Amino acid sequence: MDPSDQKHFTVVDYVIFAVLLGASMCIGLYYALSGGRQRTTQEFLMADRSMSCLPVSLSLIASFQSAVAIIGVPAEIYSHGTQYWFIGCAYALGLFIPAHVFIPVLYRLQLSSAYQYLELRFSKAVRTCGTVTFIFQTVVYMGICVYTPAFALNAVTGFELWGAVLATGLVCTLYTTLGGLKAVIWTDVFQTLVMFAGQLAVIVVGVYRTGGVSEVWTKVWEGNRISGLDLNPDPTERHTFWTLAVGGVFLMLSLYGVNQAQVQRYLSARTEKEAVRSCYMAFPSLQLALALSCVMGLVMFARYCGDDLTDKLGSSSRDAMVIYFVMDMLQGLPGLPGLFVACLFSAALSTISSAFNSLATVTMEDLIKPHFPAMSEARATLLSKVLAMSYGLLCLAMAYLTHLMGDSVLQVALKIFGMVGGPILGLFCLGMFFPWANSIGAVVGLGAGLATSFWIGIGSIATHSSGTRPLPSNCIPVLLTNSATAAIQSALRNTTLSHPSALKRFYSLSYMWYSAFNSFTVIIIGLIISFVTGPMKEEDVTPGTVYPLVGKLLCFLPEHLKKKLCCVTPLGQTLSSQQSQPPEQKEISGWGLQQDRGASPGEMESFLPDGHTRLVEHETTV
Ligand SMILES: CC(C)(CO)[C@@H](O)C(=O)NCCC(=O)O
Ligand code: NA
Repeated sequence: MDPSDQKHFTVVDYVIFAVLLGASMCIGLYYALSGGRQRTTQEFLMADRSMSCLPVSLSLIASFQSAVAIIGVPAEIYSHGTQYWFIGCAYALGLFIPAHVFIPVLYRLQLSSAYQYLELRFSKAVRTCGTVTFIFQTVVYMGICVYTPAFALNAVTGFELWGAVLATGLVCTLYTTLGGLKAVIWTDVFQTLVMFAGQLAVIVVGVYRTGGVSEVWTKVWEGNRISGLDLNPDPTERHTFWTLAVGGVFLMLSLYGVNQAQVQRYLSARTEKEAVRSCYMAFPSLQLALALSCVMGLVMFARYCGDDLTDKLGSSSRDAMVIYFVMDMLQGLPGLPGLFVACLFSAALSTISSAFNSLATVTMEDLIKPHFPAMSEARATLLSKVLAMSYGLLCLAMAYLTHLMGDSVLQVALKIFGMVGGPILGLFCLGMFFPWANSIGAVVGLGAGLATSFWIGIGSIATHSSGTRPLPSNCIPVLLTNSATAAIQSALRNTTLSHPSALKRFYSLSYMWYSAFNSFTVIIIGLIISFVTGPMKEEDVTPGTVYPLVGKLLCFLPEHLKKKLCCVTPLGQTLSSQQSQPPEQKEISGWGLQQDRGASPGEMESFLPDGHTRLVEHETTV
């Protein structure tokens, strides 16, 4: 990039950025020195299960709203129009189903980690497989999250790339390690507000400098950026109403239903009702976040359509152009560029801290504790902190790997969610909705799901065909021209030309379908293998681990017919007598179709088959 055109920061901007990092550190320190001083894993990893719904809901939206979305969504809207906005339709079911299916099951089991569910429902082996898959997904995603803001800023402003990566990584590691989940949730709240403020500032100034709302609208309309409902049923079309609003529901379920980062937040809520409420409250904030980033893309279009910025930005991608636009708009307004940088890093920090904490939790609860049941609380807490710290350092290494990749960051993130999160979603659904599924089925299903998902995913990268369409011709694109990747791609394309076109079509499946496709693969293979190897018997399934989906769907049938069709009593029914329950919980716990299996207080363990008893006792006394 031509240095004369480089945008610069003033002292005020650097100060604002420093204040963000400082404030996050202070929140970490506060929770390190107050309350229980992070001396138990219960506090460090579960926030003492004492949170109320407001912080939890803001923290829920922060987990997967990183700089990737802040930069990637405007870039997407700029180049492909507003079709992506329809993903907002998926938020409704994508939050309603977790609130009424996943939260009740997981909360009532009083878990510490989402993967503990897999052991209660299947076996230790399934739990370990689930945990390892999650760790892989999160570590890769984390690399993108740390790298994106640093890279984009560096491309436009010369902001020290590895300095920014190190600063984010280290600050985040520190406050996560010091303050535990309480610090993570409260910094999320603060950072989410900074994120909204930064985006709003860019939009307001951008609209003003482009000549007002009507001017922006005219340009956007003439530039053909306002997309109508695209009802094309072709699953290889990248973004249509179906891929976004239906495929998106599965993406949302894999993130908001079974992802450890979110499940941990639900579990940290004071009561089940607060957890459900926080899930509902995330809906308007998520819509706001989506709307802000989409509108930002439109304003950017109104500003630049027809301009070729390749000469200014060199070989850097459309993602960097978003930063260029922001700096262009905010230049000369002291403090505002700094506010946007704070917005970008807030989004990144809140995601990375969730990742660190959830990784420390699963490694501790799922991989270490089961092998060292006698470990003292002090030692376990120290080890959790060392884990949070080591994942912090690992994330810096992953950022370097991301540095070597090249694609739209939004697409990379969504692909990873679908490729690895999809099979995990399938595993949980297999356990929750199909009482016949056994643990061999679960392991083989997960393996098959991951294999197909990597087959499609890698195939689509190699043949460069995941529903990519040519760019609209009315706007000159800023192309990513990297001779090395181009050479590799053309070589791969030549080798794949000889393959049947059916395979090519298979590789072109839109990445928005990955979550749905991969979770169905796990369920179907899992069920087939379970029936072949001997389906699980009703009495062997741990109570409370199955959601009576069939019973719920057939609620119009008479009681005795449902009893015949349906199985297992949910644990909710047994637990509900132990705790004083708010009214709506009683209603949900009325799932159980075999009402006669309810237990009196303290009798819960007696329902659990051997081996599970110890585990539940252990967890409830932690
Ligand atoms: C994951 C959703 C769809 C919803 O939270 C959205 O925030 C998103 O597109 N995120 C992209 C990944 C990221 O921002 O890191
Ligand atoms: Na975030």
